[in-house]
Amino acid sequence: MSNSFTPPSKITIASRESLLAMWQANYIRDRLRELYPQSEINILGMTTQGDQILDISLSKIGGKGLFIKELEQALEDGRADIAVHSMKDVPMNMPPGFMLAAITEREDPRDAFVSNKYTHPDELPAGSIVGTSSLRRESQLRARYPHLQVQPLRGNVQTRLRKLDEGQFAAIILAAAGLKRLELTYRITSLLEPEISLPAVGQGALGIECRDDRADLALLMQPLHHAETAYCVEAERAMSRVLGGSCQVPLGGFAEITDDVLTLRGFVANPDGTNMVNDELSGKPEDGMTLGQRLAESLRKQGADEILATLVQPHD
Ligand SMILES: NCc1[nH]cc(CCC(=O)O)c1CC(=O)O
Repeated sequence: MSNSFTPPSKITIASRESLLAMWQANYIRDRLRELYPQSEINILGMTTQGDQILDISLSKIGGKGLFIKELEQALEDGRADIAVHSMKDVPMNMPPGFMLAAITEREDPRDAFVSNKYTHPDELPAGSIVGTSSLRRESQLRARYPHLQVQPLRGNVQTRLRKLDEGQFAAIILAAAGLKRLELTYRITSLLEPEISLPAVGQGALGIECRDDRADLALLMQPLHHAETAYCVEAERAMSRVLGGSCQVPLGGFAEITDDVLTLRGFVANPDGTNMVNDELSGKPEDGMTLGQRLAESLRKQGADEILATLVQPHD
């Protein structure tokens, strides 16, 4: 495959400027440099609206798209060729004109419990304040630990850790993947198994986006594509898409492949965790998308629609 086309002399990667986004872009850059040593590969750092508006919860300001629009603008006008995203931040429907060229192998998909005082959420005394702005994390915490208080926590990974260290929170919940990438593994107090905190759709996987008229780039990115991860993420995204998933919806979805069987688990809840529907389905990895759609339909039959209808709908 690698000799059926000539790699371009230059590839520019658009990335947000947060440390985590830059780590991710650097990682893809290094892998591309290994694959295509003749090409010059650079990163174009950009600040997005999502990075600028830090005082309002993400679920109130329009969600995921905010982190990627500026990057897509750079792809559109040719300042960059590809954009690297956390799959968790990629909207369920790709905007017209763009596609995902590759999905990379998943890093640890679990949520991490981070505290300077307690080793596990089971140990938190009544009234303890846990920081997270994710409705998914909040609903699961409140359902299992109704005696805890959940308060919003935004900002990049370092900002969130600083707020924990300043003593505003007894604990915070972050994605293990981000901490591991930033060499902050030592900050992970405990990893939360999916039974306790079902991960976000796409958590831990990276997506490489390009314009949908750039089949050349899609071909170039194929060695970075990880089929098993892609089947899992497709299953999760299909479920979320049918349920109208976004940051405004407390929803989790997580697929794993064991012995060539894909098992997808999903839930929808109201933010206070008092109403929650959970289910799971297994099947062939190649049928991930259909499994995701079927799991969504099953959750709807069990009351997901009623829960979703009670949520404040985002502005249109
Ligand atoms: N919401 C921001 C975001 N997007 C992706 C990650 C983590 C990395 C990943 O999921 O690949 C994080 C940080 C977090 O949730 O703690």
